[in-house]
Amino acid sequence: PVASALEGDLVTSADLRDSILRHLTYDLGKEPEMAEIHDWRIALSLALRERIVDHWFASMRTARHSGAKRVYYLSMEFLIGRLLEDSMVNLGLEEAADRALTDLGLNLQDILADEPDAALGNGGLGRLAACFMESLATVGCPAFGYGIRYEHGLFKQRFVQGRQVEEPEDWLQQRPAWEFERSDIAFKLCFGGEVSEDGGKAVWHPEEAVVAKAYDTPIISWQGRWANTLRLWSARPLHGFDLERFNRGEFAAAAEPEALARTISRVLYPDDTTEQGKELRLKQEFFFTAASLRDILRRFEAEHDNLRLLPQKAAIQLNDTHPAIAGPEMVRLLHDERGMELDEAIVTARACLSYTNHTLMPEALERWPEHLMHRLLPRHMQLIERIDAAHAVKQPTRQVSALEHGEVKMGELAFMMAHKVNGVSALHTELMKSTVFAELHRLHPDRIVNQTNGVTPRRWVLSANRRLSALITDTIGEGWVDDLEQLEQLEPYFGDAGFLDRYAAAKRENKADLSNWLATEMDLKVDPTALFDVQIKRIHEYKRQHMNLLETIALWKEIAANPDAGWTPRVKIFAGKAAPGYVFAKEIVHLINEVAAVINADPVTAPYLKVAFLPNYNVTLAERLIPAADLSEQISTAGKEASGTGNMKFALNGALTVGTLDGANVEIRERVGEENFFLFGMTADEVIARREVPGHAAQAIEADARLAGALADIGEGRFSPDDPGRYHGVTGNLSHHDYFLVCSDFTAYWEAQRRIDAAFADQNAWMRMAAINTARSGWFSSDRAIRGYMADIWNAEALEVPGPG
Ligand SMILES: CCc1ccc([C@H](C)CC(=O)N[C@@H]2O[C@H](CO)[C@@H](O)[C@H](O)[C@H]2O)cc1
Repeated sequence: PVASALEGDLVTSADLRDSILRHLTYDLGKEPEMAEIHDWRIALSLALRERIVDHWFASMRTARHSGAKRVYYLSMEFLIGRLLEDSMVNLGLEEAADRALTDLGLNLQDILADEPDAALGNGGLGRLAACFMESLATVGCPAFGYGIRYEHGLFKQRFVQGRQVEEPEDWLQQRPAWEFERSDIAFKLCFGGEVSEDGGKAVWHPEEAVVAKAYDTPIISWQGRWANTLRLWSARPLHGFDLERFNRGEFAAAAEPEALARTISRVLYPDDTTEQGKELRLKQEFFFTAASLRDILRRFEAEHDNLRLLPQKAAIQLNDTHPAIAGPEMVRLLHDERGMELDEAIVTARACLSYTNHTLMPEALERWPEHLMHRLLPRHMQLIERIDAAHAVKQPTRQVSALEHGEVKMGELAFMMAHKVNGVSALHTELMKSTVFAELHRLHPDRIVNQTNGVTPRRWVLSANRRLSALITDTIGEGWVDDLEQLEQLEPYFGDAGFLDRYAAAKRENKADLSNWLATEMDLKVDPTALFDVQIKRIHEYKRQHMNLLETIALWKEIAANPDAGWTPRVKIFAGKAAPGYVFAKEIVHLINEVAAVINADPVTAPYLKVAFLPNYNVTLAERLIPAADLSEQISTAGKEASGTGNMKFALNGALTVGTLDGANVEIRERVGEENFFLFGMTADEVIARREVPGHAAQAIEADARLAGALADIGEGRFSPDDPGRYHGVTGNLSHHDYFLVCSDFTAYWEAQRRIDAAFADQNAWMRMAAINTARSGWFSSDRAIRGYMADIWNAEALEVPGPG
């Protein structure tokens, strides 16, 4: 039997096999011969969860006894993906599990493939929260993640004749294996009603109530040293089923309270850049924020009786403005419910709270109509006015207010109620100071700090890229897994051919795997030695998937015109979801699919160019694509991508970046070296200037025949003969408006791509540059980012579970 020892708890594959069988039998009530794949998957998950719980309790106990400060990460989104492989790897039980399943006549890969993604997020913000939870555990920082247990996560994307179609996501269809239902942890939350004055005290008389019930998922660290809790709230009715109504035959009405209450945690809003201002969204934001603050105060008051100690015991991070109602709610809990003076309540709350901004896009900055805030949360609206007034008093000339044009600006409110505000890349943080928060920065010059994003190396290198990880561990040992900057130690080995050969082999085999998968899943035949050029992220104009597509069309035409010109074969891979209400983005999706169909059917260019748009992009698909990529497309209009995190995952996995000086691209290029990065395009300042040039798009089109040609083809319906005018919206926007400067950056982008063609032709040089990207990207670990938050924002210490001795 295969054994693995963690902290002395020897787990043999025989142990695991027995544990799997026990859970199948007694938890799932299934006989082995009757069990389906998903039964075995849940049984294995429960067997692993058993081991996680021991570490979890030990961590909780240690945190409780140490009286240490806890970190609370409040996020509307946690884009977790799958947890089975992650848990196995972090517990070091992969081999044992593989052997146990083989003994049971099962295949580990089939079991892993059966797990649905927990898609409780839209994109970057949600995935960052998931990486941060794993790193908080790995660095041993006592923490809770708080969010919503959506019944339906991010929609499933299907293509029907190339158009995006959304289908409800249903991860809870099967029993979720990792969570524990906490019926004993439930809070009554209120909405609406009015506020009366009673002896100088404000009293809120709400008219509606709902219950928030907790579901806990343990988040295990690397090597199972520590485990934290992800507590997700689910909405329940205060009063359940209305029997009287049922008996009166009003069946639907009888079920209404239940259905109405559950609406709050029913589904994730699929927008990731445009706030819809929907009442239900505000209800969701208050629901999880208020439940979390109640839970935080309950835990604090169980251990302390002096409220003034709260800022030393609780660091509450607001993941963007979505939980920003935490400011007024915390003041209400301290002042209205616990009698603290209002000013002191504001100061105490601010000392606990800190806020991360993830976007400068005006349409993404939440602004709630005052009348809606007043109707839904009348007491909070009063407190927001008090907070704003208190902020104004301290500022001689009243420049900044959280209230404007009858709206509550949640960014300003979060800033006012936070002791630290951070951006997510160096460039983004500077732009926060010079644009959206310029006034507030002038008033509070030391409040804004930078914390450049990071990604967890356990999921994004160790798990996703076994071949590369094995090579790294063989070369420098396993320390890199939780000390990623050790990757630098690889560089001395770049001299010996052996290392670079194995490095190239890992990439080659990953690409072969992906080619086979594309053949079976997409019925698309690609050349596994071609340059795998990958752009995977949410579809958005500022991310400029359409600029990539214009270059693809121009390249196709150039190859068709001169097929024997010694082209570097390319496979263009796209993946990403468009927000259902984002018409332009959905047109880009349709256009990419229609262009792909035409290009892939072209026998002349087939050996040199293939295009694939993979449906239903999610965490699991990213884990499959990133290790096989040669080129990482990070081509956003400079000043628009706050950071990016895909860029970091690609660099760590040895893909070279073609990118603008935007977000964390700037820091990636600084660390890997400008000679190992394909830079192009305008800087953020040049973008601002260029936008002032009248007719900047027409000028650029005039100056570049390839661009003009590609636009003309689209405009004439070359890719939509059934509806030639289908994309006039796209071509019209680009030719006359082009706010994201696709046309003005096109020529530089084209030239960068041709430089890349030439560079890729020299595989040894290319692989060396790729290996340098891996070796010099260790700083982009989310462990480093979390340690930055602990030191600069939370003032929190790491703990260790005391050894068995
Ligand atoms: C209100 C609708 C809404 C929902 C989500 C968001 C997110 C802030 C959008 C988002 O995911 N931003 C991304 O956050 C990443 C993590 O910091 C960054 O790396 C990306 O650059 C940023 O676009 C904005 C607006």
